[in-house]
Amino acid sequence: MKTLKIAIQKSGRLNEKSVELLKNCGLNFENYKSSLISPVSNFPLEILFLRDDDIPEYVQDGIAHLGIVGENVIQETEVEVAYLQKLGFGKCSLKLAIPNNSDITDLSGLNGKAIATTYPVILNKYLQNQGIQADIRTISGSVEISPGLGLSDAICDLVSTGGTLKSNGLKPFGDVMSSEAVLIGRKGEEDTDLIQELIQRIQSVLRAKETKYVMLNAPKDNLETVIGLLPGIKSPTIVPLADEKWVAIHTVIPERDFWDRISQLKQAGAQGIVVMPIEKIIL
Ligand SMILES: Nc1ncnc2c1ncn2[C@@H]1O[C@H](COP(=O)(O)OP(=O)(O)OP(=O)(O)O)[C@@H](O)[C@H]1O
Ligand SMILES: O=P(O)(O)OC[C@H]1O[C@H](OP(=O)(O)OP(=O)(O)O)[C@H](O)[C@@H]1O
Ligand SMILES: [Mg+2]
Repeated sequence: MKTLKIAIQKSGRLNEKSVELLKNCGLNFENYKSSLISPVSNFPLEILFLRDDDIPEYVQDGIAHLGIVGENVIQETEVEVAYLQKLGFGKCSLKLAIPNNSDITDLSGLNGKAIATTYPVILNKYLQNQGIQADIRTISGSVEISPGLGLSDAICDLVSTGGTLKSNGLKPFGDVMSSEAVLIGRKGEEDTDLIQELIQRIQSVLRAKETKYVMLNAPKDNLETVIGLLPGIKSPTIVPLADEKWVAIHTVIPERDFWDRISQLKQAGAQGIVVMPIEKIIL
């Protein structure tokens, strides 16, 4: 394999974040709206810009070695691909929803009803598992207006904030699946050197995103408590200060623990806490 090909969405919800992720991996490429393929100047990689629906099949068939696409699209296209890395963006749920004034009260109320969706394969499997027999109406978009137009009794569509459901007089009724953008590859090709190199770059960017670099001053007489709150990657760096009663500590903190840790550190006597974003973490 001399040049890798990665397929990403040409425009839409995942385009910007996919481009940003690849650029943060240090890859140089042009991102013209009109270009469908873009060579990377400093890595043996070409970027293919596609409709997201086509990405899983391109990867399954080996036209692209890698792809970035929502899990919902992979499930819907029923392809055989390797899930290489969850990417932490494009988070949404595929949900059933019904009109606010619907008389349907539980799942069995969907028996014999019409459900509009752009995800007939996933919905069909879900309904079969639940033992529900409904009439699935496949449409290609604007699913949320179909009950108002009298085309369906319920819908099954992607939801993140719930704003689209709300503004169309609908309420969520059940979760079918949750989804986020993932990096996929062709089955059996995951161990190729170039693919591993790219996965490692992506993971170093994702790790950095979840973590903050923190510098602070701590009183020596409470150092153990402060260090106990700061595990770091191996252990925190401790630097002496001109004032012998104090030291400076440099370390990293997971974003999810951040505010808890900061207030605990302050209680333990830490001062002058400086927090910085991290670009990459290579283990
Ligand atoms: N509201 C949302 N919030 C977060 N992620 C979403 C949301 N809606 C969709 N997604 C995710 O982003 C993916 C792309 O959504 P988008 O609406 O751009 O698809 P599309 O209209 O089918 O695009 P394309 O033109 O490429 O076919 C979805 O498959 C899903 O994984
Ligand atoms: O819960 P919300 O935050 O309101 O998001 C949900 C909406 O987002 C997606 O559509 P999108 O806006 O991507 O447009 P599309 O239907 O043209 O793809 C999805 O199909 C919903 O309509
Ligand atoms: Mg699409």
